[in-house]
Amino acid sequence: MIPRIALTPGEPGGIGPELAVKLASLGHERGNNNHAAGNGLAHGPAQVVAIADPELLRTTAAQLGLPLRLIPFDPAQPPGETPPASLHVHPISLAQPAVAGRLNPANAGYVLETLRFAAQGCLNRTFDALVTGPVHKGIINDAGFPFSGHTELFAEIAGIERVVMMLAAGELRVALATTHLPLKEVSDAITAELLEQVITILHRSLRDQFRIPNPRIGVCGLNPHAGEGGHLGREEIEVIEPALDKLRALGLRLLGPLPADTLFTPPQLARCDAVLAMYHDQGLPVLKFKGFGHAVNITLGLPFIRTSVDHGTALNIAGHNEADCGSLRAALAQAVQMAKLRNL
Ligand SMILES: NC(=O)c1ccc[n+]([C@@H]2O[C@H](COP(=O)([O-])OP(=O)(O)OC[C@H]3O[C@@H](n4cnc5c(N)ncnc54)[C@H](O)[C@@H]3O)[C@@H](O)[C@H]2O)c1
Ligand SMILES: N[C@H](C(=O)O)[C@H](O)COP(=O)(O)O
Repeated sequence: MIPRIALTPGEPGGIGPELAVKLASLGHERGNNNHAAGNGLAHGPAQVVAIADPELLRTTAAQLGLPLRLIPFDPAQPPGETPPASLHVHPISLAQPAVAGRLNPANAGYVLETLRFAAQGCLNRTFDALVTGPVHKGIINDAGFPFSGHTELFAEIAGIERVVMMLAAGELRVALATTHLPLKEVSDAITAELLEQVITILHRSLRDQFRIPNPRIGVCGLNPHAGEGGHLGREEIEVIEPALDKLRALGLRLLGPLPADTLFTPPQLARCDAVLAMYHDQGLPVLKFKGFGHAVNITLGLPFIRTSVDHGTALNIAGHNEADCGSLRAALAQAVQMAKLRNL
């Protein structure tokens, strides 16, 4: 079976369209004598369906001087491999032509439409997985659409109360208890119920999607030195430890809560299959320091497979032909691998 993967390039003024074209062109450079790498994949062939404005992709390819053939996507046909230097495409029109490096609130509705179409297509099994390029959260909000991230939007579309954001760079996997939340709201958000839900989703995903039979999860404290016995904060004693004890009683292998600056050291990481950070900037700087450019963002707990890049819209280099598609390539490879495992 050839997995059919939806690809949303994201913010049209950012590097997303360039990355999509570059991803297709990896197949052009490698594909002719290496069929398995036909569309730049490390894990074999796939049908890659860009959900985007075709004119934006054509213009971007022309500006980059890269070949690109756009093949109309027909969901009624069985998925055939996307050939090198090509993308299948489901067209959605921009409201206004995009300018590289410039945000335009008029196109925020377009971005959301591509995401909604792709997510619905995953829910109704038109697609086997979804790979997302970077969006600009600010401009979508400026345009009047409350939006804190793909993760939260897809949970809402799927009607799921709790999902988990995890980024992976090789063997380092970092999941987050809270995602796109102002720092001053984090402490109140960390409840025993939240931790139990998040850790359960993380445990199940590591076991079922990453085939780690009895995963060990390292859990960070919230406060410096995990609260120093209550002298530097009491969330560890009052919320985190009781939640971990409850889950341990169910057989989960949990380490912590440990001070984050201890847990993120090589000897402790070697004991863990994943680390749970309490908030975005406790975990992601470590992950991105190690893996920026080839790490993958994976949403756990959705009823469909969703992976994404480890970076943002990079407006400062959009249109300069400097964007590296390593993370998009890794996200696609991860999605293909997960889709194949699910379909075994
Ligand atoms: N997956 C996503 O949708 C996603 C992820 C992270 C950030 N964002 C959003 O992106 C916007 C900009 O965020 P930011 O400026 O903090 O981070 P950013 O990742 O866009 O840029 C940080 C730095 O990394 C560089 N960079 C990023 N990706 C690159 C690539 N593929 N190749 C070469 N250089 C690259 C940029 O040029 C910049 O110097 C924000 O709105 C943020 O919310 C979206
Ligand atoms: N938190 C992510 C990061 O820093 O890479 C990023 O903002 C993307 O999140 P979503 O996949 O939820 O949009």
